[in-house]
Amino acid sequence: MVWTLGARALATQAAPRVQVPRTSRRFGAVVALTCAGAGVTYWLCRDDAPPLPQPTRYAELTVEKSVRLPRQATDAFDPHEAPVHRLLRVRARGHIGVADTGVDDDLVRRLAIYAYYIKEPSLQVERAYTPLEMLARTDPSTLSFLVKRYADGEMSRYLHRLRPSSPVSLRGPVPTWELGTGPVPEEIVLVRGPLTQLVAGTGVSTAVQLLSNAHAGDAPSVPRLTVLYAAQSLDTLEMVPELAALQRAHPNVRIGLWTERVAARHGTVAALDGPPVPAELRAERRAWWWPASPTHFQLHLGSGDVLPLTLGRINADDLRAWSAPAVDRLVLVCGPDGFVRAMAGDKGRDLV
Ligand SMILES: Cc1cc2nc3c(=O)[nH]c(=O)nc-3n(C[C@H](O)[C@H](O)[C@H](O)COP(=O)(O)OP(=O)(O)OC[C@H]3O[C@@H](n4cnc5c(N)ncnc54)[C@H](O)[C@@H]3O)c2cc1C
Repeated sequence: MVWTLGARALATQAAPRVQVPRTSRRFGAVVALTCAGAGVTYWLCRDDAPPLPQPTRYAELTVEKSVRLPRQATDAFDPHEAPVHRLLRVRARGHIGVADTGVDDDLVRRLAIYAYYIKEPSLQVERAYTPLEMLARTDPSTLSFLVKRYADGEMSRYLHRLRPSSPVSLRGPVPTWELGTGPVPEEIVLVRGPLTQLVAGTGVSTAVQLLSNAHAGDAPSVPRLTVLYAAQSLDTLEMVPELAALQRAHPNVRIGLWTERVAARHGTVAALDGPPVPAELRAERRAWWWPASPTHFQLHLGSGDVLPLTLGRINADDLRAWSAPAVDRLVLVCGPDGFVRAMAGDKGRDLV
């Protein structure tokens, strides 16, 4: 009404105005209301979640936990051994994991090892790191890594400096080993049989991940999985309680340990979550007249688990003793370059 009166008054002084039909006015109001409604809906429902990491896209996660291993309170076998590893747990604001690859064969999907690439922000370099668990995580928003510190390594020193609530950029998961899903019949036949992993240093992360992937959830029948794990000393062996627990839970899993030196017979081994676990090294019985000092031990853990431990390095006889005949076995090697070269020779994929 007011609008009509005003228009009439103006019409006496200026050019006549076009009267807008009532239906058009209604239409305009409906359009305006619809736009406003759409705007409010967008505002309320907008996706503020930060992007999650993809194999080809970095996303920022937050450090939730960063602890040195072994922890300071540990009763080390050798008190002079400097800790070189750190457990780093990062959290995303959503579930992260392996995209559905459409592979029907559940065993083929499980027998894979995945890594994430972490970026150093100031140098713009990235390095690969292997989450300790992938398919078997109880909290699918987190990833845990075991990181070795190299005195002159840019990325590992950066990761060791990170503290809880620090941001960290990573992309993945990227499979670093998986069975061929194409026409590779020999390989498929092989893995239906036993699989042996030779690991050293942080290569143990690949063993823990593969064992846990293989048995995650409703696992089908899994072949025999053997892990031969070498470290320089008892104090640099990591994840021993976790490996022992996997062996206890799954009759198809066997774990053997190798160290190059033994300083004492009692100490503790680091556990990822929880206090260090007391451990005792007992020499295997020999005939009383046997002259040499013992090289074969049993590592007894406070949990009641027992793992065989050999003094020295893994050799071909060990591989023969622990795994299936050569024709049937698949052997994965993971660790520092020197270890991979010693174990795999010119078969070491990255050592060309
Ligand atoms: C698939 C995959 C998974 C991995 N998973 C893990 C993991 O879970 N945990 C982990 O700690 N590491 C892991 N690594 C190793 C990791 O990616 C880094 O290589 C490691 O952290 C060292 O990076 P850096 O930048 O600190 O050291 P770098 O700067 O790369 O140097 C590392 C060491 O190598 C020496 N070096 C560097 N370049 C050369 C060269 N050309 N010749 C000889 N020596 C050289 C350096 O002096 C130093 O001692 C993984 C690697 C791969 C490929």
